[in-house]
Amino acid sequence: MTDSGMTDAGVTPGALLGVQEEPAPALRAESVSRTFGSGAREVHACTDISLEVHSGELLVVRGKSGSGKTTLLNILGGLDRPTSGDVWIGDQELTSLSDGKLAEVRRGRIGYVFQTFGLIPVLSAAENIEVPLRIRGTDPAVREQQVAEMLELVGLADHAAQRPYELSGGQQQRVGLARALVGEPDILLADEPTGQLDSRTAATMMDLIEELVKARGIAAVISTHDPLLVARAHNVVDLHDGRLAPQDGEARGRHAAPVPAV
Ligand SMILES: Nc1ncnc2c1ncn2[C@@H]1O[C@H](COP(=O)(O)OP(=O)(O)OP(=O)(O)O)[C@@H](O)[C@H]1O
Repeated sequence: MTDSGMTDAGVTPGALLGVQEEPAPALRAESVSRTFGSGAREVHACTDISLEVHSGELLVVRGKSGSGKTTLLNILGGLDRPTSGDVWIGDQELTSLSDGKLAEVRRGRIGYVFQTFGLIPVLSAAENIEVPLRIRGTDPAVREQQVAEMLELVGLADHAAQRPYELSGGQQQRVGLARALVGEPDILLADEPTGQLDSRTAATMMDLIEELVKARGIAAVISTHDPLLVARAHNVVDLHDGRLAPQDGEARGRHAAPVPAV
Protein backbone atom coordinates (compact mmCIF):
# COMPACT_ATOMS: atom_id res chain seq x y z
CA MET A 1 0.00 0.00 0.00
CA THR A 2 1.33 3.45 -0.90
CA ASP A 3 0.95 6.71 1.04
CA SER A 4 -1.93 7.72 -1.26
CA GLY A 5 -3.97 4.71 -0.13
CA MET A 6 -3.33 2.77 -3.35
CA THR A 7 -2.08 -0.80 -3.48
CA ASP A 8 1.29 -1.43 -5.15
CA ALA A 9 -0.64 -2.25 -8.33
CA GLY A 10 -2.01 1.34 -8.32
CA VAL A 11 -5.55 0.27 -7.35
CA THR A 12 -7.52 1.81 -4.48
CA PRO A 13 -8.84 -0.58 -1.79
CA GLY A 14 -12.41 0.40 -2.70
CA ALA A 15 -11.86 -0.58 -6.34
CA LEU A 16 -10.48 -3.99 -5.23
CA LEU A 17 -13.67 -4.59 -3.24
CA GLY A 18 -15.82 -3.48 -6.17
CA VAL A 19 -17.03 -0.41 -4.25
CA GLN A 20 -18.01 2.60 -6.40
CA GLU A 21 -15.87 5.42 -5.04
CA GLU A 22 -17.23 8.97 -4.92
CA PRO A 23 -14.88 11.24 -6.90
CA ALA A 24 -13.09 13.86 -4.82
CA PRO A 25 -14.71 17.31 -5.00
CA ALA A 26 -13.07 19.77 -7.38
CA LEU A 27 -13.54 22.56 -4.82
CA ARG A 28 -13.96 22.23 -1.07
CA ALA A 29 -14.17 24.70 1.81
CA GLU A 30 -13.74 23.49 5.36
CA SER A 31 -14.91 25.64 8.28
CA VAL A 32 -14.00 28.86 6.51
CA SER A 33 -14.39 32.09 8.46
CA ARG A 34 -13.39 35.63 7.52
CA THR A 35 -13.37 38.54 9.92
CA PHE A 36 -12.66 42.14 8.94
CA GLY A 37 -11.52 44.81 11.40
CA SER A 38 -11.20 44.33 15.13
CA GLY A 39 -12.76 45.30 18.44
CA ALA A 40 -16.03 47.17 18.17
CA ARG A 41 -15.56 47.38 14.40
CA GLU A 42 -15.14 43.63 13.90
CA VAL A 43 -17.31 42.22 11.08
CA HIS A 44 -17.85 38.48 10.74
CA ALA A 45 -18.34 38.40 6.97
CA CYS A 46 -18.20 34.57 6.79
CA THR A 47 -18.51 32.16 9.70
CA ASP A 48 -17.70 28.44 9.71
CA ILE A 49 -18.63 27.70 6.10
CA SER A 50 -18.11 24.20 4.72
CA LEU A 51 -19.17 23.18 1.23
CA GLU A 52 -18.04 21.20 -1.76
CA VAL A 53 -18.57 21.25 -5.51
CA HIS A 54 -17.80 18.45 -7.96
CA SER A 55 -16.72 18.73 -11.59
CA GLY A 56 -19.66 19.43 -13.89
CA GLU A 57 -21.73 20.89 -11.04
CA LEU A 58 -23.10 24.36 -10.47
CA LEU A 59 -23.52 25.64 -6.92
CA VAL A 60 -25.56 28.80 -6.42
CA VAL A 61 -24.84 30.92 -3.36
CA ARG A 62 -27.86 33.03 -2.54
CA GLY A 63 -28.10 35.80 -0.04
CA LYS A 64 -29.09 39.40 0.59
CA SER A 65 -26.73 42.31 0.14
CA GLY A 66 -24.06 42.13 2.83
CA SER A 67 -24.65 38.44 3.60
CA GLY A 68 -21.07 37.52 2.67
CA LYS A 69 -21.33 36.22 -0.91
CA THR A 70 -18.44 38.22 -2.36
CA THR A 71 -16.25 37.47 0.65
CA LEU A 72 -16.92 33.75 0.26
CA LEU A 73 -16.28 33.73 -3.49
CA ASN A 74 -13.06 35.70 -3.05
CA ILE A 75 -11.84 33.13 -0.54
CA LEU A 76 -12.88 30.15 -2.69
CA GLY A 77 -10.99 31.69 -5.60
CA GLY A 78 -7.82 32.49 -3.68
CA LEU A 79 -8.34 36.26 -4.07
CA ASP A 80 -8.54 36.60 -0.29
CA ARG A 81 -7.39 34.43 2.60
CA PRO A 82 -9.74 33.20 5.33
CA THR A 83 -9.11 34.15 8.95
CA SER A 84 -9.48 30.44 9.68
CA GLY A 85 -10.38 27.29 7.76
CA ASP A 86 -9.11 25.65 4.58
CA VAL A 87 -9.91 25.75 0.88
CA TRP A 88 -8.99 22.88 -1.41
CA ILE A 89 -8.90 22.85 -5.21
CA GLY A 90 -8.61 19.15 -5.97
CA ASP A 91 -5.81 18.00 -3.70
CA GLN A 92 -4.23 21.47 -3.49
CA GLU A 93 -4.83 23.38 -0.24
CA LEU A 94 -4.85 27.11 -1.00
CA THR A 95 -4.52 28.90 2.30
CA SER A 96 -1.03 27.56 3.03
CA LEU A 97 0.38 28.68 -0.33
CA SER A 98 2.72 31.63 -0.78
CA ASP A 99 1.32 34.61 -2.71
CA GLY A 100 3.31 33.57 -5.80
CA LYS A 101 2.06 29.98 -5.75
CA LEU A 102 -1.48 31.15 -5.11
CA ALA A 103 -1.29 33.44 -8.15
CA GLU A 104 -0.11 30.46 -10.20
CA VAL A 105 -3.10 28.38 -9.09
CA ARG A 106 -5.46 31.28 -9.86
CA ARG A 107 -4.02 31.72 -13.35
CA GLY A 108 -3.96 28.03 -14.16
CA ARG A 109 -7.07 26.60 -12.57
CA ILE A 110 -9.67 29.28 -11.85
CA GLY A 111 -11.80 31.45 -14.12
CA TYR A 112 -13.59 34.53 -12.74
CA VAL A 113 -16.68 36.34 -14.02
CA PHE A 114 -17.52 39.69 -12.43
CA GLN A 115 -20.83 41.54 -12.10
CA THR A 116 -19.41 44.63 -13.79
CA PHE A 117 -17.82 42.48 -16.54
CA GLY A 118 -14.28 43.74 -15.85
CA LEU A 119 -13.36 44.13 -19.52
CA ILE A 120 -10.51 46.34 -20.68
CA PRO A 121 -12.20 49.19 -22.62
CA VAL A 122 -9.44 49.78 -25.18
CA LEU A 123 -9.29 46.12 -26.24
CA SER A 124 -11.63 44.36 -28.66
CA ALA A 125 -13.76 41.39 -27.58
CA ALA A 126 -11.17 38.99 -29.02
CA GLU A 127 -8.27 40.82 -27.35
CA ASN A 128 -10.05 40.79 -23.98
CA ILE A 129 -10.55 37.03 -24.24
CA GLU A 130 -6.90 36.64 -25.21
CA VAL A 131 -5.54 38.38 -22.07
CA PRO A 132 -5.23 35.27 -19.82
CA LEU A 133 -3.43 33.40 -22.62
CA ARG A 134 -0.97 36.27 -23.11
CA ILE A 135 -0.26 36.32 -19.36
CA ARG A 136 0.47 32.59 -19.53
CA GLY A 137 2.77 33.06 -22.53
CA THR A 138 0.70 30.82 -24.83
CA ASP A 139 1.99 30.56 -28.39
CA PRO A 140 0.32 33.21 -30.66
CA ALA A 141 -1.07 30.67 -33.16
CA VAL A 142 -2.62 28.63 -30.32
CA ARG A 143 -3.95 31.85 -28.79
CA GLU A 144 -5.67 32.83 -32.01
CA GLN A 145 -7.29 29.43 -32.37
CA GLN A 146 -8.49 29.26 -28.74
CA VAL A 147 -9.92 32.79 -28.85
CA ALA A 148 -11.78 31.97 -32.08
CA GLU A 149 -13.21 28.82 -30.46
CA MET A 150 -14.36 30.74 -27.40
CA LEU A 151 -15.97 33.50 -29.49
CA GLU A 152 -17.87 30.81 -31.37
CA LEU A 153 -18.88 29.05 -28.15
CA VAL A 154 -20.43 32.19 -26.62
CA GLY A 155 -22.05 33.20 -29.92
CA LEU A 156 -19.89 36.27 -30.59
CA ALA A 157 -17.89 35.19 -33.63
CA ASP A 158 -19.30 38.15 -35.57
CA HIS A 159 -18.36 40.65 -32.85
CA ALA A 160 -14.67 39.79 -32.39
CA ALA A 161 -13.36 43.24 -33.33
CA GLN A 162 -15.86 45.29 -31.30
CA ARG A 163 -14.79 47.10 -28.14
CA PRO A 164 -16.84 46.65 -24.94
CA TYR A 165 -18.72 49.96 -25.39
CA GLU A 166 -19.88 48.72 -28.80
CA LEU A 167 -21.47 45.62 -27.25
CA SER A 168 -24.69 45.14 -25.25
CA GLY A 169 -24.50 44.23 -21.54
CA GLY A 170 -25.31 40.60 -22.31
CA GLN A 171 -22.64 40.48 -25.03
CA GLN A 172 -20.08 42.05 -22.70
CA GLN A 173 -20.83 39.45 -20.06
CA ARG A 174 -20.43 36.68 -22.67
CA VAL A 175 -16.98 38.12 -23.44
CA GLY A 176 -16.33 37.98 -19.67
CA LEU A 177 -17.40 34.34 -19.60
CA ALA A 178 -15.26 33.48 -22.63
CA ARG A 179 -12.26 35.17 -20.98
CA ALA A 180 -12.87 33.17 -17.79
CA LEU A 181 -13.05 29.88 -19.66
CA VAL A 182 -10.35 30.32 -22.32
CA GLY A 183 -7.64 28.96 -20.05
CA GLU A 184 -9.70 25.78 -19.48
CA PRO A 185 -10.06 26.25 -15.72
CA ASP A 186 -11.22 23.49 -13.35
CA ILE A 187 -13.19 26.04 -11.35
CA LEU A 188 -15.47 28.90 -12.46
CA LEU A 189 -16.41 31.57 -9.92
CA ALA A 190 -18.99 34.16 -10.85
CA ASP A 191 -20.03 36.92 -8.46
CA GLU A 192 -23.51 38.08 -9.46
CA PRO A 193 -22.71 37.66 -13.16
CA THR A 194 -26.24 38.62 -14.18
CA GLY A 195 -26.66 41.55 -11.79
CA GLN A 196 -26.36 44.14 -14.57
CA LEU A 197 -28.53 42.27 -17.07
CA ASP A 198 -32.28 42.32 -17.71
CA SER A 199 -34.07 39.14 -16.65
CA ARG A 200 -34.28 37.59 -20.13
CA THR A 201 -30.60 38.20 -20.88
CA ALA A 202 -29.75 36.95 -17.38
CA ALA A 203 -31.62 33.69 -18.01
CA THR A 204 -29.82 33.21 -21.36
CA MET A 205 -26.50 33.84 -19.64
CA MET A 206 -27.27 31.29 -16.92
CA ASP A 207 -28.32 28.72 -19.56
CA LEU A 208 -24.98 29.24 -21.27
CA ILE A 209 -23.04 28.89 -18.02
CA GLU A 210 -24.98 25.74 -17.11
CA GLU A 211 -24.32 24.22 -20.54
CA LEU A 212 -20.58 25.01 -20.49
CA VAL A 213 -20.12 23.81 -16.91
CA LYS A 214 -21.64 20.46 -17.85
CA ALA A 215 -19.92 20.12 -21.22
CA ARG A 216 -16.48 21.03 -19.88
CA GLY A 217 -16.71 19.32 -16.48
CA ILE A 218 -16.10 22.56 -14.61
CA ALA A 219 -17.02 23.07 -10.95
CA ALA A 220 -18.85 26.39 -10.78
CA VAL A 221 -19.94 28.64 -7.93
CA ILE A 222 -22.23 31.54 -8.74
CA SER A 223 -23.62 34.10 -6.37
CA THR A 224 -26.94 35.73 -7.10
CA HIS A 225 -29.83 37.66 -5.58
CA ASP A 226 -32.13 36.39 -8.30
CA PRO A 227 -34.44 33.56 -7.21
CA LEU A 228 -35.21 32.70 -10.86
CA LEU A 229 -31.62 31.70 -11.53
CA VAL A 230 -31.40 28.96 -8.93
CA ALA A 231 -33.37 26.59 -11.17
CA ARG A 232 -30.17 25.92 -13.11
CA ALA A 233 -28.15 24.92 -10.06
CA HIS A 234 -27.28 21.43 -8.89
CA ASN A 235 -27.16 22.78 -5.37
CA VAL A 236 -28.22 25.98 -3.69
CA VAL A 237 -26.95 27.35 -0.41
CA ASP A 238 -28.29 30.36 1.44
CA LEU A 239 -26.07 32.80 3.28
CA HIS A 240 -27.49 34.79 6.20
CA ASP A 241 -25.15 37.16 8.01
CA GLY A 242 -22.16 35.13 6.83
CA ARG A 243 -23.51 31.74 7.86
CA LEU A 244 -24.92 28.95 5.71
CA ALA A 245 -28.59 28.40 6.42
CA PRO A 246 -29.95 24.84 6.49
CA GLN A 247 -31.00 23.49 3.07
CA ASP A 248 -34.65 23.99 2.10
CA GLY A 249 -34.86 21.05 -0.30
CA GLU A 250 -34.63 23.10 -3.48
CA ALA A 251 -31.37 21.57 -4.58
CA ARG A 252 -31.70 19.11 -7.42
CA GLY A 253 -28.20 17.61 -7.19
CA ARG A 254 -27.21 14.16 -6.09
CA HIS A 255 -26.20 15.40 -2.66
CA ALA A 256 -26.41 18.57 -0.62
CA ALA A 257 -23.42 20.82 -1.14
CA PRO A 258 -22.78 21.95 2.42
CA VAL A 259 -20.66 19.46 4.30
CA PRO A 260 -22.26 18.63 7.65
CA ALA A 261 -20.19 19.68 10.64
CA VAL A 262 -18.34 16.75 12.19
N1 LIG B 1 -12.66 44.72 3.16
C1 LIG B 1 -13.64 44.80 4.04
N2 LIG B 1 -13.46 45.46 5.22
C2 LIG B 1 -14.45 45.53 6.15
N3 LIG B 1 -15.65 44.94 6.01
C3 LIG B 1 -15.88 44.25 4.87
C4 LIG B 1 -14.90 44.14 3.83
N4 LIG B 1 -15.42 43.40 2.82
C5 LIG B 1 -16.67 43.08 3.21
N5 LIG B 1 -16.95 43.58 4.42
C6 LIG B 1 -18.21 43.40 5.18
O1 LIG B 1 -18.52 42.03 5.20
C7 LIG B 1 -19.91 41.81 5.05
C8 LIG B 1 -20.15 40.91 3.83
O2 LIG B 1 -19.83 41.65 2.64
P1 LIG B 1 -19.89 40.99 1.17
O3 LIG B 1 -19.42 42.02 0.21
O4 LIG B 1 -19.20 39.70 1.20
O5 LIG B 1 -21.47 40.75 1.02
P2 LIG B 1 -22.31 40.41 -0.30
O6 LIG B 1 -23.30 39.37 0.10
O7 LIG B 1 -21.40 40.07 -1.42
O8 LIG B 1 -23.03 41.79 -0.58
P3 LIG B 1 -23.56 42.40 -2.01
O9 LIG B 1 -24.62 41.46 -2.50
O10 LIG B 1 -24.09 43.74 -1.61
O11 LIG B 1 -22.37 42.48 -2.91
C9 LIG B 1 -20.54 43.18 4.94
O12 LIG B 1 -20.98 43.55 6.21
C10 LIG B 1 -19.40 44.06 4.49
O13 LIG B 1 -19.57 45.38 4.92
